[in-house]
Amino acid sequence: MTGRVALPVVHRAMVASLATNIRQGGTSAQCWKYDLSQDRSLGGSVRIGQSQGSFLTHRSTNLLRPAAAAISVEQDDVNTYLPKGDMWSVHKFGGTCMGTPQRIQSVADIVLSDSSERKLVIVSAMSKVTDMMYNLVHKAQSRDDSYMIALEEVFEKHMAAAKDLLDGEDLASFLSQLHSDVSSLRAMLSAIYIAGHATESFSDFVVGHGELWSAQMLSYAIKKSGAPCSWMDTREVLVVKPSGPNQVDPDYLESEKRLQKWFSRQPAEIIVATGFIASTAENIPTTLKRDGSDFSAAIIGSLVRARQVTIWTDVDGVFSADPRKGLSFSEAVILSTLSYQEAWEMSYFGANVLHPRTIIPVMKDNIPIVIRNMFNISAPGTMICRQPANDNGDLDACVKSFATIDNLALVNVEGTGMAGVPGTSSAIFSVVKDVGANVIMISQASSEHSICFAVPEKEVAAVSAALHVRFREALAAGRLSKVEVINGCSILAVVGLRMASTPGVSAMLFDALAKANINVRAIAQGCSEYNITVVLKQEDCVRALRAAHSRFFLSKTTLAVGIIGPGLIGGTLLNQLKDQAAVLKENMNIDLRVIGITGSSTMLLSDTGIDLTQWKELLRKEAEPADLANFVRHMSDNHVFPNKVLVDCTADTSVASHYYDWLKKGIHVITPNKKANSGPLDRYLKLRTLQRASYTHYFYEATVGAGLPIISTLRGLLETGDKILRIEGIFSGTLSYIFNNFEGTRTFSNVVAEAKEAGYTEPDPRDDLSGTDVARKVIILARESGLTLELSDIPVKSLVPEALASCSSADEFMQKLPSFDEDWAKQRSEAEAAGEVLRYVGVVDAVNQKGQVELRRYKRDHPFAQLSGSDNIIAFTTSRYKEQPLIVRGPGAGAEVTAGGVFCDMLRLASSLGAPS
Ligand SMILES: NC(=O)C1=CN([C@@H]2O[C@H](COP(=O)(O)OP(=O)(O)OC[C@H]3O[C@@H](n4cnc5c(N)ncnc54)[C@H](O)[C@@H]3O)[C@@H](O)[C@H]2O)C=CC1
Ligand SMILES: N[C@@H](CC=O)C(=O)O
Ligand code: NA
Repeated sequence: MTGRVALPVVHRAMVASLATNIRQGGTSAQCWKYDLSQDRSLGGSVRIGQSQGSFLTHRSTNLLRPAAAAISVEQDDVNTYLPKGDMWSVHKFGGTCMGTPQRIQSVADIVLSDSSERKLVIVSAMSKVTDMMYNLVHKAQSRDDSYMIALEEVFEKHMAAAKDLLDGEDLASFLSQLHSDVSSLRAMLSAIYIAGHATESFSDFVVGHGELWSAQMLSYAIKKSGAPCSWMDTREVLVVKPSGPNQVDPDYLESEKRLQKWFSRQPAEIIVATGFIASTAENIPTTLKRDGSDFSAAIIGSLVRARQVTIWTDVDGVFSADPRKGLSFSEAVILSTLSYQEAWEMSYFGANVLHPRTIIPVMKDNIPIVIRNMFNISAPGTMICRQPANDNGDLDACVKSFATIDNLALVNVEGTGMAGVPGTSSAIFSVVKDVGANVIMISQASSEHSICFAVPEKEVAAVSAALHVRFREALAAGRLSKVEVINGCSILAVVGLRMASTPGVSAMLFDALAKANINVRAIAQGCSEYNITVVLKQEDCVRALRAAHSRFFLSKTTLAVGIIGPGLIGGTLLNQLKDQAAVLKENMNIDLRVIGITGSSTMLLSDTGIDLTQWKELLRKEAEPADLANFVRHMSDNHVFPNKVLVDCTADTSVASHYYDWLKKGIHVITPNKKANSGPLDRYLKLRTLQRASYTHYFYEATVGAGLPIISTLRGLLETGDKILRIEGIFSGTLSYIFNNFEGTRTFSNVVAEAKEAGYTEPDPRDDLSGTDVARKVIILARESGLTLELSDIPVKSLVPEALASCSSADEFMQKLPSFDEDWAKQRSEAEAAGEVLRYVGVVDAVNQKGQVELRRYKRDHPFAQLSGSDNIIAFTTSRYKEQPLIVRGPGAGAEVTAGGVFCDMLRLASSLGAPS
């Protein structure tokens, strides 16, 4: 048979001559260029010329027809006209992507932004339309005449969408087609109504209109931008044959022939094709059944040997575990790559990947499938391909996903008589088969003394009864000791290529389960290397999933953080964490998740991380009554995160008294609260002994000099063998501020109020003025240096007037303080008269094993007289720093610097846990 085709087999000479003709004739200014180098298909592809020089001005393949019209070829040669290979990219947009006219326009924009030479776009019907169409059929065959109204709704929906999206001639021709299709449907539905029955092909014919309309609308929307685009009714192209209940197989040969024929008539660069629908070899309309449009995309991708098939959807890609089954969306991870087999394995477990059937057509040609989110174009999506590029053999990369199956029962058949007796397992499983139960996993130890297998719980009674009947004699004779049923089981399956052949993977899995205190009832690992399955108690399943998932998918330096005391320092810390979290994650692989915040009256808990942009609001609105024991339990019961830290930002002695227990539970502790380290010596020593014997960390840099590196400097000196002789300085930001500013005519009480306002004071400023806060710091440094002093060993000069020591509140104290201003003014003038200033200092005298805190007068040129603001100055005199002390100076109080010091401790912790430095 002879036919006319657009793009015959040509060679370079022909192209050159065609091009010359056009140039010379200057006719339609169209040309095409033959590019053998690009061709990987049937002996040569035709590439439509890019605009090149003066004579190549149009890329529309439709315009090639006149040039090609003179060439006739045999129809059998038709397969040489469809270019195949890398120039094609295939996109598939599901119903949600096509849900509204705006979305259809976005789809058009995405297609247009793909720079591939040729694009094949498969679309589903607009969202809900397929259901509406099935409903029409259902109503008609049930003789419910409201099908007419329902058909009208379908019509209205598409008319409204088209009016929004299109205009002019495009709109007119779409609407005229829509009108005519709806009239045909009306006739068809009326026939179904009369017959009270719809054949499968009638029903498929009706339902497929959703795709016909959405494809046409998208094609017009793309054409609006001037791009050459045709739409394809895939019933003319895709040929399938039934292969089982609700299942069809593509006829690749016939489909390819038809596609080539179609293409020879309409060789557009962009083709919008209907997903889901197809026809039989006898041209009867049918559908590709479940997940039909994905299947269409994969088949068509294979027919054109596409570079890639992109499935556009509304999620960022394939999740490492189903976020609806135990994990939250923030826990589940989007996988960047998956092998075909992994995707296959995952879909068995109900993961929202592709139906296994969808993978087969592309798998044979190694065409990658990429799942992407059309509502988040910046997300790269998940690529499913033969050998993922990042599969470099490290332990974490071996595991791709986790899945669970609930409502199972284990059957355990046990006995010494089973060993070495051929046919035992065959007998067991033929019994299971006879009762029609589905075996989900099997495990048999090599000693052959027991075989266990999992079946759905609802089938286990029948299985057990049948096994008892079948093995009655063996049980009676003792060859079998028991047929046992363990109800309430779940499966946790771990999927990953090469997992089973990489040492250490199962160790990591079982270690994670052990740490979460989960008992594993049975294990199965096939040789397929894709799956390790463990059976556990159903009630443990979610915990197991989270523990195992976090072990493989979280950064090793993920820290679950509990903040106690969201006051000035705690609150500032939370804000700093909020601002810096993303940077830490990106640059240092440190993932900080605040999973709890507790104040004295309310607490806020989260399993996976509180949204820090609104922690204050959440703490106000969604909090529960504070309960420190529950708060700590929430931390220790969390099995998602491998490392946990409690940050005590209170000034509370009772909170500090729990550090020992927390460290014992394996929870790290960080604090600016001085109470633990300056409290009773025996408790302090016990705490430090525990800390040093365990790998649980305790950091408290901000207890002295706020964010200044005081504790770390001292530790550095001590740990490198230096000997501390004396530590002396101004340790109180509040008192430093007060005496730096208590000058001229200013009153003492005013300056104290300013220090409080600036956030330098303790919650009760009397702790500062009494010298207790400085004494605590002296004790902390003394103990750090190896001295065994109690707070009561430090003589302190209190600045709190005796009469105010018993005030019931800090407010009352502040109100009464002005009555002592005159006394202070007097002390100041005396010092001034001597050319001196007042400074409140602390001393650790390591040589004489004592500490001291007092108000001293210094000459105006003394370094301690040179300070400003809330400056602390700390001088370390040591064996190495004997002539000149090592001095640290800077603001030693205030919200930002103190919270910064606490934050620094958190990073110190992360670094101890292995974060990059
Ligand atoms: N303000 C500063 O410049 C510095 C402060 N620090 C220390 O930081 C800690 C916090 O100080 P600020 O934030 O200024 O005090 P703050 O009074 O503003 O905040 C403390 C918070 O802890 C809460 N809280 C008290 N007892 C609690 C309990 N049992 N459970 C839960 N929450 C409780 C309070 O309600 C308040 O929200 C103190 O230990 C202080 O010594 C350390 C260095 C410098
Ligand atoms: N109130 C303290 C805060 C730091 O510890 C001070 O004033 O230094
Ligand atoms: Na410090």
